[in-house]
Formats: sequence, C-alpha cells, structure tokens
Amino acid sequence: MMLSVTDLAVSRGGVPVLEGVSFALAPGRALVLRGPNGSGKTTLLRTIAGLQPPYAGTVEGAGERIAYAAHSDGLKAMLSVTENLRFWAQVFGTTDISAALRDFDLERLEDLLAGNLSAGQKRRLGLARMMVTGRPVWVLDEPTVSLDTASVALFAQAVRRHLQGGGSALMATHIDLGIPEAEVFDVTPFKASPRAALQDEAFL
Ligand SMILES: Nc1ncnc2c1ncn2[C@@H]1O[C@H](COP(=O)(O)OP(=O)(O)OP(=O)(O)O)[C@@H](O)[C@H]1O
Repeated sequence: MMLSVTDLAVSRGGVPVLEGVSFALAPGRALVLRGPNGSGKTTLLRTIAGLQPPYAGTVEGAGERIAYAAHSDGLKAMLSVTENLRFWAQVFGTTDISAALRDFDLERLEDLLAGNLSAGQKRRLGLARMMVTGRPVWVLDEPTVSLDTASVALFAQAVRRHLQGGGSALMATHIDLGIPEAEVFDVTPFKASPRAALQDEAFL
C-alpha cells in the first residue's frame, strides 16, 4: 500500500474538523476528496502531508514519499521557469526537468520570470514541480484553480501518466478532472461532532 490512513481525526486551532477517516491508496490509484467549502479537505491533506500532527489516528507510508502542492504556488518570482524547476530538482535530488516542461506546456515560457507568468501559467509551473520531485505520492489541494480547460486536460494527463508509472495521487477538488480511474472520497460524513471537542477539552 502506498498510503494508509486509519481512524484519523484532524483539527484546526485545536478543534477537531474531521474524525474517523480511514482509507488506503494503492500504487497506480488516485483518490479525489470531495466535500463542501470548509468541510476539512485542506486540513486533512495538510495532516497527511505531515505539515500538522494528527489529532488522533495514524497516517502510514507518507513522509518522504509525498510531494505536496498547496493552494499557493510557492514559486520564486525572480527566477525563470527553468530555474524554478532546476531549483526544485536540486532540492529533491533529481536532474531531469524536460518532461515537466513538456507535459505542462511550459517550453515556450522557459525563460520568463515566474513572477511575470499569468495565474494559470503559474499554476502549471507549480504542478510541473510535482514531476521533478520524483516522489511517488502526489498530494494536491485544488490543483486546477486558475487553469483553463486545455490546462486541466494537461494536468489530468500528467496525473494519469504518474499513475501508470506506479505513482499515486490524493487530490481535493470541486471539479471533474476527467481521470476515470480516480475514486471519490466524500469527507462530509466524517465531520467531527462538537461533543467530541467538548469532551476532549475536559482533559486539557
Ligand atoms: N482556529 C480555528 N478553530 C476552529 N475552526 C477553525 C479554525 N481555523 C479554521 N477553522 C475551520 O476549519 C474548517 C476546515 O477548513 P479547511 O480549509 O480544511 O476546509 P476545506 O474543505 O479545504 O474547504 P474549501 O473547500 O473551502 O477549500 C473550516 O470550517 C474552518 O472555518
């Protein structure tokens, strides 16, 4: 199993947001998180990516195997497209950025400063970084924000190639990505009950 989440509870500001979440992600599989605004998808992804501790339960197989892309693109504005990707390749100990440039249609933009890219182009560059990490588990929060239809299709293709290569992907998104092999996980039934929070407070 690539990633396995067992009876996980996640919190924001010490308050549980979701509880009792369990799922497993096998190599070659994708899981799409669904749920209304504020339901806790981002909190769940951040916890799985190790950016915050679980409130309860366990996450196995994550850590160094995860490449995480958050809402913000986190690009270096004063570096070019190529320099941004090279920088990330260096951080993750890889070298090849050509596939990432090609698959996200960034070749024409290679020498532009990241700060001068349009919102959708920045997003493509942010997602292209996933490819240069060489990491098997992609965790993506709203990956398609700012992307036009053609770019969503490029992204979906890149994810499918990643799956075909034995990788896996966990994504929160409100739109249909056009990835037929993706399974859907609705977080709505796992909303933490307010009572659980009150009970826990008695032990603080
Ligand atoms: N300090 C806090 N205390 C309690 N609740 C908080 C605190 N900070 C944030 N929250 C709540 O935690 C919930 C989880 O938010 P999260 O960003 O994980 O949702 P989401 O499903 O990703 O939403 P969206 O679809 O809008 O991106 C929200 O309802 C938010 O209002």
